[in-house]
Amino acid sequence: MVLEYASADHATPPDNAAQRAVDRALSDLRRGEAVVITAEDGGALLAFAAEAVTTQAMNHLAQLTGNAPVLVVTGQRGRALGLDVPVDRPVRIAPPAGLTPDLVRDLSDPTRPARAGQGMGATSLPGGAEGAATILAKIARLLPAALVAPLPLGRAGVVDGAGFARRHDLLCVRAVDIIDYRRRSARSLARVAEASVPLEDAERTRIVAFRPSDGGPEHLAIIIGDPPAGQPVLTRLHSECFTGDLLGSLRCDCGPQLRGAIREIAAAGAGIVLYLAQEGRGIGLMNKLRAYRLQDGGLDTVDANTVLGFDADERVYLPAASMLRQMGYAQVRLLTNNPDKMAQLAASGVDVVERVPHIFPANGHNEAYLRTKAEKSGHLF
Ligand SMILES: Nc1nc2c(ncn2[C@@H]2O[C@H](COP(=O)(O)OP(=O)(O)OP(=O)(O)O)[C@@H](O)[C@H]2O)c(=O)[nH]1
Ligand SMILES: [Zn+2]
Repeated sequence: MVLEYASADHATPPDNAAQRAVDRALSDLRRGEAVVITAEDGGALLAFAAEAVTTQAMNHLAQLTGNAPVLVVTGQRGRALGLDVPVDRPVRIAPPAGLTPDLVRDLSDPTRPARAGQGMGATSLPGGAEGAATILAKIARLLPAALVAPLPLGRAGVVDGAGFARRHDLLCVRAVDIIDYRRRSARSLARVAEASVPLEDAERTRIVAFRPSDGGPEHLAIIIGDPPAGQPVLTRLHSECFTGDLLGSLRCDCGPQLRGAIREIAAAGAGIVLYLAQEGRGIGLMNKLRAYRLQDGGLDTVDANTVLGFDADERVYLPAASMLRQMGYAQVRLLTNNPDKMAQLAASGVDVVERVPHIFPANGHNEAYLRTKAEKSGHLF
């Protein structure tokens, strides 16, 4: 019997090919390599993570494209640089005197010496490949800023991003696929492993792991007892907090919230903790540490995110909704103080029938954090 294997080009549906391209581009960007980004408007550029900038990298971008690289940051970062720009659009920064690695670092990383954006040739952009470059940096859990250089016109007088990438052994990814990556990734989650793991506070516990088809970070469902499908399940959506969950950080309330949820669900008899790989409200641990540095300098937890160039909250709740649906749960009683979390979960198709307050006392270190969440993020304490 001859086994017919579909060729690699046909084995993966278009979604996966796009996801694979973005996932490979993420690791190239994190590795300090350039990536070609093409946009629907015909634009195409070479992008490089601003936080990895070196003189060699800047020269390489210029030599390959014949254009001087410029810096692209998010609108949030542009505002933090004192520019009067919309927060939801990328900003191109092209100082008349040109960019240096130090200037790129100072403009994109607020934990470095402050620079003003005035006089830096800043322009707000509609989005396109430049906006996608900052989103790619965000998904890569880097500072949301990129050095970019437009590609030269090809022989036919048009920009050929894919051809340019092939000639220079670079990855080429479409802006639209970058923008769609997180939604598609959530849609592709599948169970990959499961084990019973008796916990100190909940002996009858199983852990089910879900992985997206693009190989991105896994998310966990910690199932306590045997919650019956078809009725509201007591649920905690817990975003990963390495410092709080593992080290007992006093800067936040995550550690007590995680252990408290396990205890409360065990006392109720059954329920689920969804442990989501969304460290730092989705900005990643390195950037959360940078945010802590800014908070030590007087910013609150919301402003620290936006001064870094992120939104106050970068989390997406589609993975949580997908996991609940796959496990047969359509309705939840949600342990949370965060109305946005409830709204986003509901918007992702889960019926949040009740909010169960999940409040833990301040500890002498996290008062400002809890106060800001109440005053700026609508948390209900
Ligand atoms: N960017 C940033 N993230 C933080 C900070 N302190 C804690 N976090 C992150 O905030 C998230 C808290 O997640 P949760 O406790 O699930 O959610 P919540 O928004 O606090 O809402 P609740 O459901 O009421 O707890 C985790 O990802 C933490 O890593 C901070 O100062 N800055
Ligand atoms: Zn925390």
